[in-house]
Amino acid sequence: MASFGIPTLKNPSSLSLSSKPRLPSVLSASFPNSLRFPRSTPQGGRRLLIITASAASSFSNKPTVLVAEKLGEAGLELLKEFANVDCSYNLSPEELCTKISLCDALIVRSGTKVNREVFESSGGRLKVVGRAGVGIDNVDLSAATEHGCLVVNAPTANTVAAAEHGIALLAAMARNVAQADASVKAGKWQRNKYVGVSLVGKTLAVMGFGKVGSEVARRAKGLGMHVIAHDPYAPADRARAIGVELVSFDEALATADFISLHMPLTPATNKMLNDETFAKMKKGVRIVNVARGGVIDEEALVRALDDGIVAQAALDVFSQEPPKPDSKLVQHERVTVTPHLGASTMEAQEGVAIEIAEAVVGALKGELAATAVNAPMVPAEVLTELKPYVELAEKLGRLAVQLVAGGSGVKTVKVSYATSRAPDDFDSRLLRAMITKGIIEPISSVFVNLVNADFTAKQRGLRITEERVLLDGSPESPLESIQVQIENVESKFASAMSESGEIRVEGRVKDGVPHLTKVGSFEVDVSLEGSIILCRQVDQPGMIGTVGSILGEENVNVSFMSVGRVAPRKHAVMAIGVDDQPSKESLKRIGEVPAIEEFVFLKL
Ligand SMILES: NC(=O)C1=CN([C@@H]2O[C@H](COP(=O)(O)OP(=O)(O)OC[C@H]3O[C@@H](n4cnc5c(N)ncnc54)[C@H](O)[C@@H]3O)[C@@H](O)[C@H]2O)C=CC1
Ligand SMILES: O=C(O)C(=O)COP(=O)(O)O
Repeated sequence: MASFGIPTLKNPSSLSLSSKPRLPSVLSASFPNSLRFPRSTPQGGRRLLIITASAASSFSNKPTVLVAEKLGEAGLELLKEFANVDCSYNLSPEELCTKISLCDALIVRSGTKVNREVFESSGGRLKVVGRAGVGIDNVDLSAATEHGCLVVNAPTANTVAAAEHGIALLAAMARNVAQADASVKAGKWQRNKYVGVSLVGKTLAVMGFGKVGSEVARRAKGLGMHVIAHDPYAPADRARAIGVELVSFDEALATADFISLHMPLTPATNKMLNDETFAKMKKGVRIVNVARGGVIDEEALVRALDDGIVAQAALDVFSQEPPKPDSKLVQHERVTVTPHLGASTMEAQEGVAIEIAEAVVGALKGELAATAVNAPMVPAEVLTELKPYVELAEKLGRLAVQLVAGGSGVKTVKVSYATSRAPDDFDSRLLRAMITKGIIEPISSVFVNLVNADFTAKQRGLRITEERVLLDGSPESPLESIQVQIENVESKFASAMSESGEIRVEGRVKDGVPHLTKVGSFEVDVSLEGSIILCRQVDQPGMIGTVGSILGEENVNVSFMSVGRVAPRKHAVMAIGVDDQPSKESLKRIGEVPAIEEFVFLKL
């Protein structure tokens, strides 16, 4: 397994000196406008996410990306700039499981089942699965989440291709193009047999009014069709904007001459067209499916075709792909089939390849990045705004846990967010995930990211409660400060305890940089970069110089110093930011300075 050489503290009781390498830390997360999440899709799927980590710059080896299905050249080129790329197509499930333990990322299309076994076989190395397309029904999202693996897809680049294929099938079906073509090639000339039906003036029900569905609707309107749509989650104004009426499921079935399916395959949509629902359809309805085969009960469709309820069907997708060659459905005379070609245009495949390569590389690099399916969405415009708060949250968690005395179990963490943003404009999931990461990673070998943060915290019995402190003033920045308190523990740095007996650290973002602003009841101000030495001392002149010169002798660069005191000439807490780790000897000498009552070295 590749080692990326990122030092992480293993055990808070030996904070200053022990370190261990760890895998690239990929943290995925999400935030919508002004820290609020939009509603999830029924898949629980969501789009843009924040990925933070500092792994890539420290890669000692390139990460390895396994590309298990054909990917456009432009995407491969992008991947190769950053990673070792192993293009191994047509792997058996066993071969995939064997290879996966050597891979940091896996890229697939719809033809590869990325099931629990794949995640289990990865031995924790697999950090990102990239689905070069939309549907992620071939990826076990729960298993991915439990294994801390981010799943990203390429949700936009093949939308138009899929919509165009839907329209192609609609027209081809209505005019018997495929059947007539086969007939002419067989030497026949059956002009009467292949009389079709017209599209103009007919009612098309678009089931699933998302990206593809709405593009199909737009095009069908251009063909003069009357378009209605059923989608329990689609906003009515989007439908209105393109002149489409949203209707109930039953109304769509009862009124449509043509039905085009564009919903994802989920437990709720599985076999949603079945004997019962076919019975509600207008006799002679025609059905197009470029979504997923599983949304139709295929045996029921054969019955509906034979009973004359369904006049024709045009199918790009099947519950089992490829379908059995002798499948009654595939062989049915009134059924037109294509081998899952919806996304297969030159243009879409280049676009998808670039989209997925960027998402996977972004995730592996640990940058604020693109798309995730097993994490909620963050609109791009809020990513920049949030980045320093995300860092602040993780670092406060990291600091707080390092202040816990060995032997104290960390069970309850209380987080307060001071903000002047309205309650419905504030969602803390990303920050909570970062704090969880900061708390858990230094004290365990578990790798935490947004995807598995709540799950991991729960598994470890860590309870994180949150409160929001509403401030007056204009909500220009998302947050004024974050306070992290660890309850019912002792601290190795007694001054970090608040009056009410918790370890307390507080920070805020200043000029885009996270700062530590409070430790226990002492105000400090030190930028959260590098590492920090906290000293409690008798407040007297010369202390900064004394400690500074010990560090200077060892050439440890001091980036920041700040002294917070309770009252002049009483106790003060000095926070010193250092770029490098001081030696044991220097730390010992700092501890021996007579006015210094206690000190701790904390790694960020
Ligand atoms: N044949 C092919 O090659 C391709 C197939 N697809 C498939 O097309 C489907 C749609 O893709 P996109 O439009 O990009 O996804 P999308 O997520 O933009 O749209 C899906 C829509 O379905 C709706 N929906 C969910 N449950 C529903 C239900 N029970 N009834 C009605 N609507 C429901 C959602 O609210 C959403 O608006 C997916 O299954 C995708 O895998 C997409 C691209 C290519
Ligand atoms: O993007 C999708 O959902 C698709 O169905 C396209 O699948 P493919 O990448 O062509 O195997």
